[in-house]
Amino acid sequence: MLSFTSPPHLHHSLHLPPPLFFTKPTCPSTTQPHHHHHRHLIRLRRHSTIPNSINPFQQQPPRTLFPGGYKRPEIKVPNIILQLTSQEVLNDESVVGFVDKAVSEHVGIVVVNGEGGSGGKLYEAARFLNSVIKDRAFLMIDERVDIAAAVNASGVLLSDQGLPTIVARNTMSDSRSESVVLPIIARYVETSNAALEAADAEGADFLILRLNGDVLPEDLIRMSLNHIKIPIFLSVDTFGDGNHFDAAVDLLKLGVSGLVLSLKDLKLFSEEKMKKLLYSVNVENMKKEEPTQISETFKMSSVMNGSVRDNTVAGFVKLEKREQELIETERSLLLGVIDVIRRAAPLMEEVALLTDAVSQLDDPFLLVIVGEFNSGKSTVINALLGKRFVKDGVVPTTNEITFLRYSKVDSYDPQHCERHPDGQYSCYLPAPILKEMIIVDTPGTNVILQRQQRLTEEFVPRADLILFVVSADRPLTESEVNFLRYIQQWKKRVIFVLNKSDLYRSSDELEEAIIFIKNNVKKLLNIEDVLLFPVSARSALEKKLLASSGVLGDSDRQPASSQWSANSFNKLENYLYSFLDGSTTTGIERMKLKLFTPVGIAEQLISSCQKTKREECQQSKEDVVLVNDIINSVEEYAKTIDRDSISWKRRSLSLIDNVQSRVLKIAESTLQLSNLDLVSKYIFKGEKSTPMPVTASIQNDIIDPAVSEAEKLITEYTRWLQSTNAEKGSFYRESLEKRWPSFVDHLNQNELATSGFLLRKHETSIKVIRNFNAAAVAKQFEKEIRETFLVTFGGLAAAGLSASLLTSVLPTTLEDLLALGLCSAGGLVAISNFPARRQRAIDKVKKTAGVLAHELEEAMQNDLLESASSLENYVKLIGKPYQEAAQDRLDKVLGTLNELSVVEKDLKTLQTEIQNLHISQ
Ligand SMILES: Nc1nc2c(ncn2[C@@H]2O[C@H](COP(=O)(O)OP(=O)(O)OP(=O)(O)O)[C@@H](O)[C@H]2O)c(=O)[nH]1
Repeated sequence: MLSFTSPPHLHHSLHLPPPLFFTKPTCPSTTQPHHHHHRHLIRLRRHSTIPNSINPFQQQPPRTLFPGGYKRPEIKVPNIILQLTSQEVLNDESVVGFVDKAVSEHVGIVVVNGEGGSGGKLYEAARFLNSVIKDRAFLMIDERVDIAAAVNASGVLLSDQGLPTIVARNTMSDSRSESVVLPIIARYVETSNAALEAADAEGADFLILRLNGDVLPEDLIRMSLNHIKIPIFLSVDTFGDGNHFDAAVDLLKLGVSGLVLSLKDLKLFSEEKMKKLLYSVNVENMKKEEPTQISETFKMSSVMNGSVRDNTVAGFVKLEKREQELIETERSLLLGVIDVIRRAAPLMEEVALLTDAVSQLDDPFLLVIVGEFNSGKSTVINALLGKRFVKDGVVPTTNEITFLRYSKVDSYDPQHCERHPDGQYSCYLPAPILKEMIIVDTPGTNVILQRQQRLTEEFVPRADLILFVVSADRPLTESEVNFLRYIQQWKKRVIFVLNKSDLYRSSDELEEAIIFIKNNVKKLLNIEDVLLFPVSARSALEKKLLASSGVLGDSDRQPASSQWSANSFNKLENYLYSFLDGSTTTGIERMKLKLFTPVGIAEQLISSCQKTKREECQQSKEDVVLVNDIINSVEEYAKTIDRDSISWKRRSLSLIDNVQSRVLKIAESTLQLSNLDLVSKYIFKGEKSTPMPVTASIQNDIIDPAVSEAEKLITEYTRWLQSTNAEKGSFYRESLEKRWPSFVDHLNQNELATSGFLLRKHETSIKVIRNFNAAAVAKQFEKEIRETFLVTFGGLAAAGLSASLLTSVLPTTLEDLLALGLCSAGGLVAISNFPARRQRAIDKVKKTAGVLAHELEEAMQNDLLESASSLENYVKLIGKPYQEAAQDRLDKVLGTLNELSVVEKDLKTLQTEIQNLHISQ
């Protein structure tokens, strides 16, 4: 059992249109939105006779690789034509086995003739042969173009008196309008003239030269061979005995393309002989190094490519072989796809669908019967099987997916069922139809039990062909419509069965229902041709049961309605049987559908993976951008903190300014002549005296408190720096952690190493303050004052000067000067120097303050820059793993996307190959 979390929604997840991304970073985008595909596909189907479900992406793929849209049949020469009569085929059961073996060995063409018997017998024999031969050899019908067309044979063999070649060709072509392989028209001839005429004028594909009598007219043969460019086969009465074998070898050596053998003749030719025959000719021909009998139509391959020995299957390019090769290619490709998907999306459970489909690539075709509860699925299946196997027979239940497989009648246990661990059943039944296809019975949909519906839905992708059973009493219910929509998501081929048609009272009613269903399905699936078979499965089954029990001898005794139902069921069966025959168009279609099933699943899975991966890619790109943005934004931060620091600087500068102006004020008021009284006792006593009160007051009252205030301010400032850093740092860390929590764990170790950056103290500015020596400054100041006075009054006997007198008369400097000028002319010069000295002292104060202010400001800036760069380093360090992880994730997702697009491309190539399966390469 495949387990899905919610299978009915499966298609939602798979079919959403690709998301609209931001425009900046560009992850690879979807080339085409998915929801258009179905429409595409269906339109193509409508136009092309070759179903185009294989490659929905290609707009209008060529019908074939060949320009004309047709392919000529290919045949290897030399070859053996087996001639059979309808009687042999129908009356002798052993013939089947013999033909089966013959076509898998040396026989490339089988001709069947009616021997003047009824056309019906010939038809029956031909149909039978067709199903045995499949595409391993060409089946040709003797004379009867109509029958050849009816059984979809490869061609006809016309007698001298038969239809003109061109008429036969046209008739065959018309009837095989769906086939891309041209019909083969061959002609019997008995004379060289007839041979020439048939080859040149009529355009036959090959000739059979019919010879009577014991003597082989070598001249005739040589003549024909020289002039005729199409293959010539020889038909001689008896070849079987030893003499004739040698004669046959000689003929082939002459250049004849092959021999026509009857059943009897062929039986006489041992395997050994046959090999020798064909091989000797090959060797002979290779020696000649020129292809004999190669014509426009017939390409010689075995002669060119090697001996018969390593190519035991003489005959034609085998479709089945080609199919086998494709299966192998497909298998290895899909295993790769599974691997890619598993790595890309480990959680995608649907991959089980693909693994199942791949593991069953070799299995026969899966015909899946679906329908609502009680629509008659079981009855339809039983009618197909010809016996009541399902439900009331051996098969116990349809509550599970049940595979009905073939088992030989004579096998040990012809009818038995096995239950697989996943809940699915396999039942082995001896019903002929199962030889070629596995019929899968599914639980009815629209039942109360959701589980059953899901089982069926889950199985839909696995189907090669779906038989949708609709019941006449409720044609196309809403839930059926929904289910159909779901089927359509998987691009499945669906054929419809309108069961219980016997319930309609008149053919008008039936017709009405058919039209109703067809119209609705057309609209729903957007297709032109809806294949719908109205049947009565019950009466078809009853009739088969009666027939097999032998009770029913004469079909005329049947009521008319029953006759109708049998016929209509026949049509369905014929359609299905045509799938068995690889040489028919439907047969080729069967192979294609079969090969396409896993490809379709893979496609869906890949596109769903791509969708999520593209989103992830987008996300990763955004992450990369974002993490870089975050980290780079730290530089921005330096600017803001710079701005914020201005007020700190302003405060410290104004502090200095304040001190300066206070000191200046004191200096100004001290440095006045009128203060001479006050200061003289300090000044003239020399430097060793006690400090002047004024300097003491400057140091104690102004500078010291200012310094401690500055210290406090700067401490606060550095603390502020530190805490803003810590705050910012953790802000960055948190925003990274919050955005990408998955990285946090492995980053913790880093934390220790990095946090040092944040804890670092920045002390340049505090050092400036601490180095500021208030006492020295005060002392310097006092010295200035002293010198100012000394220089002014220096050598004068200042004692004579009545300072108090001066003071009382002259309060200002200017007055001082005037007064001094008046009082003592001798002292004038000196006194006139006083203001300059005073100015010098003041300037010194200013300078000291200015230097300090400048130093402090620089130190503060330095601390700030250091702090900002610590933060920057911190953020870059903690951001680095995020950056790396985001980049790593992006690289990975881009890698995955790349892988996906590689397998997607490979799948497309494979699809084209499947599409061209019928064209040998
Ligand atoms: N009139 C008529 N009745 C039919 C026909 N085919 C089936 N039935 C009846 O329809 C009923 C359901 O048939 P089943 O074959 O069991 O249907 P089913 O779809 O397998 O049913 P579930 O397995 O329960 O989903 C039975 O009573 C059949 O006899 C038919 O062609 N005509």
